[in-house]
Amino acid sequence: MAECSGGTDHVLRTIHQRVRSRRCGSLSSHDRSGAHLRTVRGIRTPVLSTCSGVACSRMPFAVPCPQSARSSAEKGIMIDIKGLKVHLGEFRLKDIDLSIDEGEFFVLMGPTGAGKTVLLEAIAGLVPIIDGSIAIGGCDVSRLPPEQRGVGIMYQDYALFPHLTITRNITYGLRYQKRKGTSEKLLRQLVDDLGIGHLLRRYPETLSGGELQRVALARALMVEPRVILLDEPLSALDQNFREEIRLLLKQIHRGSRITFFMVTHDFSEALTLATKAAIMNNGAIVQTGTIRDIFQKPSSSFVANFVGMKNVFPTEFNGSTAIIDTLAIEVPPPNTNSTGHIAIRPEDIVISLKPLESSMRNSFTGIVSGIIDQGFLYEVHVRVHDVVFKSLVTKGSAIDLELDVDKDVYISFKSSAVHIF
Ligand SMILES: Nc1ncnc2c1ncn2[C@@H]1O[C@H](COP(=O)(O)OP(=O)(O)OP(=O)(O)O)[C@@H](O)[C@H]1O
Repeated sequence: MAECSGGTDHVLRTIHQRVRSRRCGSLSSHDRSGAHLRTVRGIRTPVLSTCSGVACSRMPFAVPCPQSARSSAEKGIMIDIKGLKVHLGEFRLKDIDLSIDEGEFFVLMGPTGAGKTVLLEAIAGLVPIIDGSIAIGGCDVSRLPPEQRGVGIMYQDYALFPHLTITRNITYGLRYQKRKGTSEKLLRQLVDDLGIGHLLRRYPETLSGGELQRVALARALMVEPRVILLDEPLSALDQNFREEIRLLLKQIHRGSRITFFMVTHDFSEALTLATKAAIMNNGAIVQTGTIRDIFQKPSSSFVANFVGMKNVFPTEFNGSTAIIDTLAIEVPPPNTNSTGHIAIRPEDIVISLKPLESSMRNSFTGIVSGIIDQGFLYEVHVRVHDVVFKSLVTKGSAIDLELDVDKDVYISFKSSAVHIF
């Protein structure tokens, strides 16, 4: 990683300065030679191309920037999606509304088949939309071909051309641009900063996963995008490379004003990289907010379960008390709901053999009803009357406590660990 630090900041500042004055995309809906088409959602589409490299505001848009989009750009919004509908076979992307600020690192999460990739591809212009609008940098790009949208895209499987050298892969998106001098300078900088100089004459099949990922990143940055779309960029890498590329993405984001939109299944990736997030389910966005809010204040039992709250219970409230079955659980004030749900993260529930002398307001006796091995941790199920609580315990603690099924234990948690929705 040493070769990436410092210099990356420099090149990305350069990119940002250029991006401010020039707008450019990286995807093409057509390919003159017809040689490099790829099937995306049943549509024959080349992986990478480029626009003419002129400023968005100066682009000869087929659809002019609407006033509403311009005002959103003035508010610093880079991606502005309104009422977006996409139909693909039986699948429906339903009335998507989403605003992402310029320079944001935004993650999109959700279960498999939720529609995350379809949404990413709708932003890129790779799937046709039925209704709604997508504005990028204040310009309605809904009807624009991919190459005029100012986005770079990096796929999970890198999507490099096997028959092209690494140099030609990186510069593929510049085919229609006439800025040879500056491109060569940018290429040199990217190659230096990403530490891929020794790979330039080689072909993708001879590269490791981490090297391929760096090349894919260079290719996405080479077209000086305003927005980078990343579809699970780290999922194919092993743990070491994953950390390395994660750090690299963080540096790139910090050193530029590029807006990152990343699809991921990995919570630790989301927590380390992103500031804002959305959760999708069944073709709809079910919650958006800061990463902290998504993980700590889920707005529905679906999101609570999805982000691993584990302890999600329907409840009736009596002021700051939640009644579950016969249990009275103290919740944080003020609470004005009469019914709803509470959720508690398993790591916030402490198991002990004696009552804890602490400020934790909720403490109950129960019986261990199950112990599930989760690698470094055990998920321990404790039944309190008819309610089963799930707690995460390190293996060392489990041994110290001599935890076993049917053992009597105490569980304790703070009222502030109880989330209400
Ligand atoms: N061209 C297509 N025709 C019909 N259905 C499609 C097409 N492309 C995608 N789908 C369907 O759309 C749904 C959403 O797919 P998508 O790839 O966006 O899911 P995802 O949330 O990214 O899932 P994963 O996390 O598994 O990648 C899936 O049910 C998929 O089968």
